Amino acid sequence: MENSLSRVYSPFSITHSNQSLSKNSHTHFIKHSVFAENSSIRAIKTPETEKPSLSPTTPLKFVKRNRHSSSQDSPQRRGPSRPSVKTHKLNSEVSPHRAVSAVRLMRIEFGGAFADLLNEKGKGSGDNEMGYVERTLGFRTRDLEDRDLRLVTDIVGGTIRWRRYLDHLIVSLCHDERTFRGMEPLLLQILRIGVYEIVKLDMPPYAVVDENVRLAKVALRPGAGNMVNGILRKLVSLKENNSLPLPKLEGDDRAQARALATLYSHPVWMVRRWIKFHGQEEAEKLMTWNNSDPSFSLRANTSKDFTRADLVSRLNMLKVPHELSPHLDDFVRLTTGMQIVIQAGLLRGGLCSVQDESAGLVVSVVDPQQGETIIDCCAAPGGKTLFMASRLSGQGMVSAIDINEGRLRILKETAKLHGVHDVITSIHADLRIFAEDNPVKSDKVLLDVPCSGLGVLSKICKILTRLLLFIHLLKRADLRWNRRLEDMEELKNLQNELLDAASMLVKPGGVLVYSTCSIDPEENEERVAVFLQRHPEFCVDPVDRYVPPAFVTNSGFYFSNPVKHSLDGSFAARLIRSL
Ligand SMILES: C[S@@+](CC[C@H](N)C(=O)[O-])C[C@H]1O[C@@H](n2cnc3c(N)ncnc32)[C@H](O)[C@@H]1O
Repeated sequence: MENSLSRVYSPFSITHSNQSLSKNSHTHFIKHSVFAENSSIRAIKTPETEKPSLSPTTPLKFVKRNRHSSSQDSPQRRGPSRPSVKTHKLNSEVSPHRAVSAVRLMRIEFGGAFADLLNEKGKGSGDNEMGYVERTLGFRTRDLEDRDLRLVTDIVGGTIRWRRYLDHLIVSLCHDERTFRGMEPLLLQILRIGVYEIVKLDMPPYAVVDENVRLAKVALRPGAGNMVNGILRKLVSLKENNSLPLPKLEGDDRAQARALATLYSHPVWMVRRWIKFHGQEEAEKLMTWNNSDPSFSLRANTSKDFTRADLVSRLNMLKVPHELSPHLDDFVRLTTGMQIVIQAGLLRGGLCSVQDESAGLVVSVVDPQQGETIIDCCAAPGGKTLFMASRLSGQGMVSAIDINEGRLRILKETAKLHGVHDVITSIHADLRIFAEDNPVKSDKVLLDVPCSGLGVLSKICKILTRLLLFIHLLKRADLRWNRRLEDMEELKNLQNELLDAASMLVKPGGVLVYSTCSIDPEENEERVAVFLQRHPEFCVDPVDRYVPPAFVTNSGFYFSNPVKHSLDGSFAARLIRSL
């Protein structure tokens, strides 16, 4: 049944194989979101200035029961093990990837963001997600195919990244700001998707209008569809006349920063900070990088006797385009084809892992040698621990400390998968307490601190496990909206405390490496400078012996700049303890 009802869809030519559904059967599926009816829940505000009134923990409950479903077949009652697909009728009138995208966007904005991203296909473990989509929209969509899944990834990532820009256009096209502010969350997500598809993906505009109108009508109500129709049609006409209502770069510094923040879709505080530290031109380049599609690197796991040459031949067999990293012997770069790599089981088999070269270069700064004892102070989920362990070739020990038990469990499981568990001891502890209580001294200590992540706004790779290990990539496009200026002060205090604690674990003559995935000088050079004032027993060991010259700063630190090196931003200082 599913196949016969599923549609052929391509983003550039939209065709329906089942246009013959009657009007009645269409209205049959129309659902009302509780947001449409509950005027007390008015959630959407523009990013950064105001938060949605739904708290991240507010359970999402969007739909009235379908009149054809009884309380007995509620997905919640049935539990996760029973397929949710029998609950509602399949609705084949809406494009499934748009329906799923809209629901994922809701979850990301209102919480539970990533639980449903942990599946490869929107089926299997994705029963969760499809059940959730169904409960939210009130109808079933067919399971996602690979092509749909790629579209969902593109649409969700792009719509989040461009949220401020998209919202600016939507507000400008609404009758007034109140209309925008009073909009139901699901309606807003559908509009964002439509605007993104028209303005940023340059998809055939009238097909996009049609599809999103249909989704709004079916998922919400006919009036919502009319609103989508009005706004998107106005947008199409403005775009065709090259007169999109975008802000101009004029006025004082604040006004210009606000305009840039909208044009490049970043929070205003970030734009102002980058202009202050790097100048406007560099800030614009940085934001362009953040908005670009992330590329990925793979590290061949030599601990399993799987060399980069082996990896290259597997990628050739799989026809995945790649190039060798010029900086690191075990690394290969991919621009596309990650899905193929995942499906081929290379990650699941522990033959390689996803790791940005910027993280690999931090390990180069540590320079692990056989027989050494190394403490990785903030180790989980373990990207650097694993790479350091593989460098020990079975001789030596890495103690992996982390405060987060779940992430540490991932590290342990991945270490087994990668065949390096014999040289890793994992320790669940707060580093600050551990260092006070354990007078251990190590040859080398890596402190990869929690940080703003301002170097990885184009992506963050997370390694996650479920049952047997699966490795998934999550493009954390939403990170920019979740960071606040106030976080920076808290983070800097934590970084100071962790540095003090980590320094206690270094033996005389030993090495302390402080690293971040941030490009912010206050988290990088400034933290090191104030640490050295507090700890005159440490001095800087310039990193020019460990990384290529292009990555060495004037002060002898390692720094990867997304704009200059086309890698994620990261920083490392190598400090030697004299006594
Ligand atoms: C940037 S992440 C580390 C990434 C890791 N080094 C890697 O390469 O996969 C920072 C880690 O610090 C941990 N952390 C935060 N506060 C901590 C503390 N007080 N003690 C130990 N670990 C802490 C977090 O749980 C998080 O896993």
